[in-house]
Amino acid sequence: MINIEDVDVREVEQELGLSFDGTRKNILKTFDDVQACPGSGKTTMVAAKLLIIAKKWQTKYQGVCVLTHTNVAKQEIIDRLNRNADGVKLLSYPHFIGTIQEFINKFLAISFLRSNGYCVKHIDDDMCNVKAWHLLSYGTQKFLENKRISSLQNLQYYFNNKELELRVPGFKAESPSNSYRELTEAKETLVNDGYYYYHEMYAFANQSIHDNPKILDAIRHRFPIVFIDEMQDTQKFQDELLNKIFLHDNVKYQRFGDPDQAIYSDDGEENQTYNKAILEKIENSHRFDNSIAQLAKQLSYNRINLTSNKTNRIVSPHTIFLVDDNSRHKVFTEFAHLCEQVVPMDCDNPIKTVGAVGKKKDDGLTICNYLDSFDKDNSKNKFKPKKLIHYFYEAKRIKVGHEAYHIVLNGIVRCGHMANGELVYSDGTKSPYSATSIRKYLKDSNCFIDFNILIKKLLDSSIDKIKWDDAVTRLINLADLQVSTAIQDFISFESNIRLNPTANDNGSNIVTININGRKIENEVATIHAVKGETHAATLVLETKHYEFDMGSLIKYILGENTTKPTGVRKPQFMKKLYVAFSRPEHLLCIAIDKSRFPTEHISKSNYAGWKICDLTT
Ligand SMILES: Nc1ncnc2c1ncn2[C@@H]1O[C@H](COP(=O)(O)OP(=O)(O)OP(=O)(O)O)[C@@H](O)[C@H]1O
Repeated sequence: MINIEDVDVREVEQELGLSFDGTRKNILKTFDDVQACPGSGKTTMVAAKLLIIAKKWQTKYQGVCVLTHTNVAKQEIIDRLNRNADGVKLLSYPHFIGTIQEFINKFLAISFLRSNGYCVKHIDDDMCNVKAWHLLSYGTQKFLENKRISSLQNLQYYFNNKELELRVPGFKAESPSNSYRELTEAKETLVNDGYYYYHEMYAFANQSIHDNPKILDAIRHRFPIVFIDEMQDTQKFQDELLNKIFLHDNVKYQRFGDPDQAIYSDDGEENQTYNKAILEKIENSHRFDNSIAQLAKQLSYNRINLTSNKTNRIVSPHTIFLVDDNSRHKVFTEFAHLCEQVVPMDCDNPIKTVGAVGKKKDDGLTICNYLDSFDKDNSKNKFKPKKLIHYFYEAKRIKVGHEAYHIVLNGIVRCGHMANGELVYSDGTKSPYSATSIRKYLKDSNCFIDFNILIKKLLDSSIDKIKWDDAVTRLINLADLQVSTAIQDFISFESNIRLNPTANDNGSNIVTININGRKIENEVATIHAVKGETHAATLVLETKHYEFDMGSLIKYILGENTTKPTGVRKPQFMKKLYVAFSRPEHLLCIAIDKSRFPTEHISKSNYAGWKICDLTT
C-alpha cells in the first residue's frame, strides 16, 4: 500500500508552486475525513495527493477511485491531473474519476441490468419523462393532470425490503384501472427500450449487492484508495450505498467537503455520516483576505471562524447596493466601475454575478429581474437551451469552427433523444443518437457534405423564420428524424433578440461594460452553477424562494445576529449565500432591495465592513 512521506509532500509543493501548512500536510499523509472552509484548498489537496499517488502507483489491475458530486468538479480534477505527466496516468484504467452517479451506474447498476437481460441505452430523467408521457392516452394524461401530476419523474423502481418496487404516480397501491395499466406498460416500454431514471440506478445497485454480496469484495479489491470531493452535497441514499461499498478495512476512504456549503440536498435528505460529524475544521482560506473572510463568516451555518492569512487591502471596497424595481438594472454598471478599480489587470479569474433563483417568475424576484435576458440553461457549465435554434445562436457567438460545429451537433443529438429516435445504418444496424453516431450515419448515407453545408449556411448568415423553417426540416431529415409532436416546439423558430437595455449582452448571460477603456466582462449565473469556483469579483443578487433570501438574513449579513438559524428556509438561504459570498478573491458586492434594508443604516456610507451605496436615488 502507498505511504505518503514528507519528502513526497515537498516534491509536490515544488511542482505546484505552493506550500502546505502542518494541518494540510497531515491531510496529505493520512486518510481521515476532512471538513474545511471555502477556498481552503480541498480540491487542490485532492489533486496534490493524486499526483503523489500517481508517481508511486505500481499495481496494474488495481486503481484509485475519485468521486465527485458534479461533472464540473470532476472536470476540475481531470484538468489538474492533465497538466502533469504523472497525473495523466490516473486518467485511464485501472483508475476511475467520475461522478458518484457514473460510478454506481458503471460498477453496479448497468452490469446488474445487463446480466438480467435488459439493455441500457439512456440514463436521463428528461428523456424518460418525455418518452413515457407520449405513451399515455389522453385519458391517463388528464387523470394525472387532475391529480396535479404533470411529470412521470416518480415512475421509478425503488429498493425496498430487499426487493425492487415500482412506484406508479397517481396510485398508492396496485389498481385494476386503465390508467394504472397504461403507466406500468409505459414503464415496461422504457425498460425494454433501455431508458432509465438516474435515481433508480441506485435501486438496481442495491439489488445487485443484495443478490451478489461478493461484488463488494471485487470493487474493494479494484479500488483500495477512494476519495470523495464535495462530500457535503452527497445525499443520504448515496452516502448509505457508498458506505456499504467503501467503509471497510481494505479500503482507504477519504472524504473532503464543507458542511456549511451543502446546497444540493433541497429535494432529498442530506447525508448523515459526514455533514453531521463533528470534525476539527480548517478555517483559514487561501482564496480571499480577511476583509472578505469577515463578511462571508457571518453566513457560516456552523458559525466557523473564517479567516485568511492574506494581507488586507487598505480600504475595503466591498459594497451593498440598495436597489428597487426601477434601479435594479443599474447594479451591473456600478459593479463594473468597482471591478475596474479593484480587480488587477492580470487576474485570470472571472468576474461573476450570481443569484439563487434563475428561472423567471411573474410574482417573484429572480436573476431575470436584474438582467431580463438571463437564461439559466444558457450557462457555460450547463448549456441546455429550450430550442434547437439557440444552439445555432450560441455557435455563431463563439465563432471557433470546430467548437461551434460541436454545439450544433449536440443540439441535433438532443433532438434525436427527444424524438426517441434511433439511427438506422444502411446495413440495418441501429444506434442511439450521439455526436459520433450521427457523423457515422451521415457518412454512411452520403449526406455528410449536405449536412455540413446546411449548417455552415445557417451559421454564416442571419436567421429569419422563413430561412429557419426551411432549413430545420431538411436538417432533421438528413439526421434521420421527422417533425413530430415530441420535437415540434424544440425545433420551432425563436428570434435572438435580447431585451436588457442596460447591458451589452452577447446572448450568453455575459454582461460586458466598458469602463475607462477596460472591458469588464461579467458572467451571470446561478449560485449552484458556481460552486467550487474562484472569482476575481462576485456580485450577489437578492432573490426570492417563498421568502427573500437576503432580506430574511440581513441581520446576519450585517453581523447583528450571530446565532445559528433554525427552521427550514433560513439555513438553506444561509448555505447558498455563503457559497456565493466566498467565491471572490478581490471584491464582494451584494444587491438588496432598499425596503428590506434596516432604515437606520440607509444613510450611512460604511457599516459592518461594507460600503453602502443607494442606487434608488
Ligand atoms: N496551499 C495553498 N497555497 C496557496 N494557495 C492555495 C493553496 N491551496 C489552494 N490555493 C488556492 O486557493 C484557491 C482555492 O483553492 P481550492 O479551489 O482548492 O479550494 P476549495 O477548498 O476546494 O474551495 P471551495 O470550498 O470553494 O470549493 C485557489 O485559487 C488555489 O489555487
